[in-house]
Amino acid sequence: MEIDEAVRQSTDRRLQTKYESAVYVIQRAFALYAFEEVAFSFNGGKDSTVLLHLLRAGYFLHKEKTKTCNGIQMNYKPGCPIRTIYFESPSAFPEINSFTYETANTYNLPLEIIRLDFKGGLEALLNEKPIKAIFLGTRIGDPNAVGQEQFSPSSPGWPPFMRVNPILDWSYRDVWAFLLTCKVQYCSLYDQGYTSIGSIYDTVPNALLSIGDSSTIKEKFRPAYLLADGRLERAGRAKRIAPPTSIDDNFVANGLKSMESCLSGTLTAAIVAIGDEILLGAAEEHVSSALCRKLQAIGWTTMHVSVVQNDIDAVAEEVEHRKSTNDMVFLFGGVGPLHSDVTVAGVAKAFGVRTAPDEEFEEYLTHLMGEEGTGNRNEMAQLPEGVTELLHHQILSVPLIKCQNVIILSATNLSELEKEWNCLLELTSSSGPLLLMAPFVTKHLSTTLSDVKISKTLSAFCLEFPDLYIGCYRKSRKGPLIVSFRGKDEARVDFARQKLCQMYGSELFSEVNCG
Ligand SMILES: Cc1cc2nc3c(=O)[nH]c(=O)nc-3n(C[C@H](O)[C@H](O)[C@H](O)COP(=O)(O)O)c2cc1C
Ligand SMILES: Nc1ncnc2c1ncn2[C@@H]1O[C@H](COP(=O)(O)OP(=O)(O)OP(=O)(O)O)[C@@H](O)[C@H]1O
Ligand SMILES: [Mg+2]
Repeated sequence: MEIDEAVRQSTDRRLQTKYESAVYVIQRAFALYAFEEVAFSFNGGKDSTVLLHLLRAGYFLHKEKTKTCNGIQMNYKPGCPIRTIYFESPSAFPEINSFTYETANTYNLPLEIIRLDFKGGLEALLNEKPIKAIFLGTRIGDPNAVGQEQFSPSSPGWPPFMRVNPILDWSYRDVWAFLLTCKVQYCSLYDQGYTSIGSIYDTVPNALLSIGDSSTIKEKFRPAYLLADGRLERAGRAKRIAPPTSIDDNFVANGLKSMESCLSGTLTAAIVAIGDEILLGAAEEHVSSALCRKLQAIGWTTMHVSVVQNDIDAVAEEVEHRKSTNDMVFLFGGVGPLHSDVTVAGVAKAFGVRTAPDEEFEEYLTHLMGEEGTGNRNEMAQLPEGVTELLHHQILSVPLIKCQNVIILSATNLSELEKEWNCLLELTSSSGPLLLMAPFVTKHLSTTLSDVKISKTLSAFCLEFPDLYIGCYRKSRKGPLIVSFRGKDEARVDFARQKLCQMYGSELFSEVNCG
């Protein structure tokens, strides 16, 4: 079988792995459902073209296996005469229509053309014929792929069938590696710069493939397989769902909490350390207090610091709660390839999404560790699907992971924290992840006055200075007592501090530096 041979003879290990798992899914489907009960949803697009050839290979391998299992020579015609459905719309590109018809003809696919919308068309089809499973060329990154698995029942409200998605975990690059390795025909639009094809009204060539200047009468484009960054595959689709890019978008995406906080001038953070060793008392944790000081310096208020176990559910529960009550959550610990490194999986669970391979992140890891360390299936490159943004900085060997308002730091000590924090700040200056606020001014007074003597006055101060935080702590039971005044307006901080000194006598107070 020429497809199987082409992939096996190539030197692309990654493609071979993707191919093997896709044809495995296809063979499982052929084993689970009768051939008359399955259909192939084909629209002439690149993903469904990949799927067509995988189905041909998978069907061939399935037949070979059945032949070997039964020990009898089965006489079947080569090819895969699977029921093929095409939802043809008046707004389809003529090139897509002709490629679909010609391909169906070349591979003897019994093509059924449906001129209804997807849902209505499927209802009519299932009423008439017993279809139990439909193969689709859906891939992670498609707007409709979130939450889907290789086998996913149709959504509530849709007629009942199983959606079979053999290439769900394929990247844009995998698709082109397959089509070019197998030297199969694909729709001519892809050679004219189209990278994802919808209707004639919402699809144009991808501007990232434009050659020369767009003012010329006929702008030229390079072929789709030359698009370097697969994440921009849908850049030629007018109705694309753009991920949040600017600070404003980020804050809208994070919910109203951030807007309210922005308006009232404070932004809040939670810090979550993940580590059994900290809870066992075996490792000391200094990162969170250093991070509190750093947040304070950019005008943020840390509302919560916690330590949780290396347990997916514990991380998920904590992150879910903290991300909904704070503007930003910082996590550290539990990041890496060890069995105890469950932080990323916990974050995915907190967002209710699964983890999916992130090709770009994988490239960084491979660059850092080499193929040896990462192999062709890298668990560390599995990131929360649909919510992840990578924060790059040239001095970091691997980008930081940001999932909406959750930032996963990889720092394990103070110098690593320093480096990552400085990168975050630099990225922030170019519309990055953190909003810099006016810093807090904090002044600390040490006094030998007893807590009993000063307590009523301080309570009254809290009422008189609602714009300031007034706190107290003792270094020992017998004193001295440290009183802190914290606010964004230095004059107000000074005024409150002086007023306290005047009330009891300046000689009883001395200014101290803390932290
Ligand atoms: C055979 C088939 C089955 C589908 N099943 C579902 C479904 O169960 N749930 C759903 O929300 N959309 C379903 N859709 C619609 C797709 O999610 C999606 O809207 C469609 O593939 C168009 O993608 P595009 O907007 O990228 O062109 C189905 C589409 C097809 C062709
Ligand atoms: N009009 C249609 N008729 C039949 N199947 C369709 C149709 N539109 C989408 N599909 C199914 O949904 C899958 C995903 O569609 P999508 O548009 O993302 O991929 P594609 O068309 O194969 O490639 P491209 O992303 O380049 O447009 C297709 O591979 C196909 O299985
Ligand atoms: Mg398409």
